[in-house]
Amino acid sequence: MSFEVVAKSADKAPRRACRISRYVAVCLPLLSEQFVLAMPSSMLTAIRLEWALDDSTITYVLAAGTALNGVGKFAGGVLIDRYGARRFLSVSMFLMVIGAGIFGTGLTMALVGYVILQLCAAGGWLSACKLMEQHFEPELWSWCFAVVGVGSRAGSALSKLALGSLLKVMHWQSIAWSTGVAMVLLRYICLWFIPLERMTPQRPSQGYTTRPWCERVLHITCNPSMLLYFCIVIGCYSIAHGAENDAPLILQDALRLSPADASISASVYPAGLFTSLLLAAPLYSFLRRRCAKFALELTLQILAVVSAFTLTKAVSSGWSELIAFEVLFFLLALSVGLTYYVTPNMFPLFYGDDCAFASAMLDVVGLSSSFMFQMASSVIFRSGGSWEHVLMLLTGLATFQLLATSVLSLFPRLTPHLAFCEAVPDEVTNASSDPDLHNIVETAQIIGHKHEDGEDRLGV
Ligand SMILES: N[C@@H](Cc1c[nH]cn1)C(=O)NCC(=O)O
Repeated sequence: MSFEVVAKSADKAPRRACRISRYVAVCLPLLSEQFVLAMPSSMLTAIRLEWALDDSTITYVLAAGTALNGVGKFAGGVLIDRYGARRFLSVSMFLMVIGAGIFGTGLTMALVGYVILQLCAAGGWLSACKLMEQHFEPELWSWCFAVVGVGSRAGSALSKLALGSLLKVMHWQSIAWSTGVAMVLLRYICLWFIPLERMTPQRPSQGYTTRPWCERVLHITCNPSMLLYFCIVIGCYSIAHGAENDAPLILQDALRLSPADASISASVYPAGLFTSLLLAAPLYSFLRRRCAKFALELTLQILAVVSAFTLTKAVSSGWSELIAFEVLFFLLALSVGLTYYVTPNMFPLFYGDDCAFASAMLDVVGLSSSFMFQMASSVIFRSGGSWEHVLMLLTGLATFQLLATSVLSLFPRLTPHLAFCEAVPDEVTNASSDPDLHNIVETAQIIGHKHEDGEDRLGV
């Protein structure tokens, strides 16, 4: 082996390590936050027994948690754009250590700890968005979202499994304190991985960071692309959250399963989401052409409509085969995973300096719609409806998401963040993996867009 070859491969190793550490930096904060955030719900069975809480109190506390998470999203978006993800995470993860500690003190203080955890954990996803925008080229954003999704799922699954098992040998308060101690360590590791300098050229800010917040909100939301992405997240968040919550109940009612059997069988749904992150998301990133990406996304969304519709039929016609329900829930999760974790989330990154706030807006719309879906389900049941009607609503939402995506696919100007798919000639991207060359091409595209659209690329 010549000296040059040895020198080249020696040179590749640190570059590979650097690339891996960038992915760790993006996904580890959300993984850590999901781990700590899932702790209160893992402790719920023990707390309910100790304080004799009734189900409606628990439902109210959980709903309040979702609302607090929404408030945290807005605050997180503003603070991350202003001070950066690193500084934000440094403070918010420290506050989560305190939140977990206070949660472990018991009684009313547990509620204070819960509020702190919900508010601070809201920034994990937004920090990931900010870090992606600053440290990855747009071509890699879909990979990153897949990695972040895997991290998020792994964090909450690990928490439920590990902390839930610890309940057999430890009191829930000691577990809460231990989670706080784990967070000290995780905070240190996260901050160690997050790069200090941005690694991609600065995307031109939409220039609104210093303007009044209502003007920023209008600027970010009132454009055709964002409005269509709002329609998409209304559909996919409701399906992703609604089906996950309802799957054990539907299985229990349709097949007369015991609570334990129903929860075990319903684990096929998170498994489907995970499979989607491992298969559909990498395939989406691998596809180079805009039309191929949309073809995959639309195919999966058609599959979501078909699975939701068949589930409705299965419930209304009284199917009794567990395997049929398992396959349908798996397909529904598999088909919704790409849209829930990847595709709409790439658009807010195009706002450059305002990207965390724009991501927060998208997330709040998605979370609110899944909250509304849960409310609508309870109204359906109170007015004499059944699972069949809830699943019909779910089918309608899947169709709504499919229509909005079809409109986006028809107008390339509505998806400026995918411009690299069409505008970068294959020879250029094939010839070199040199990030500098990519940056030059990308800057040229940005200038091209500016030239076409006037100063504001989103046409507002
Ligand atoms: N708040 C959400 C953000 C999001 C967007 N798309 C998917 N998730 C979040 O962080 N969720 C974590 C999760 O695993 O669902």
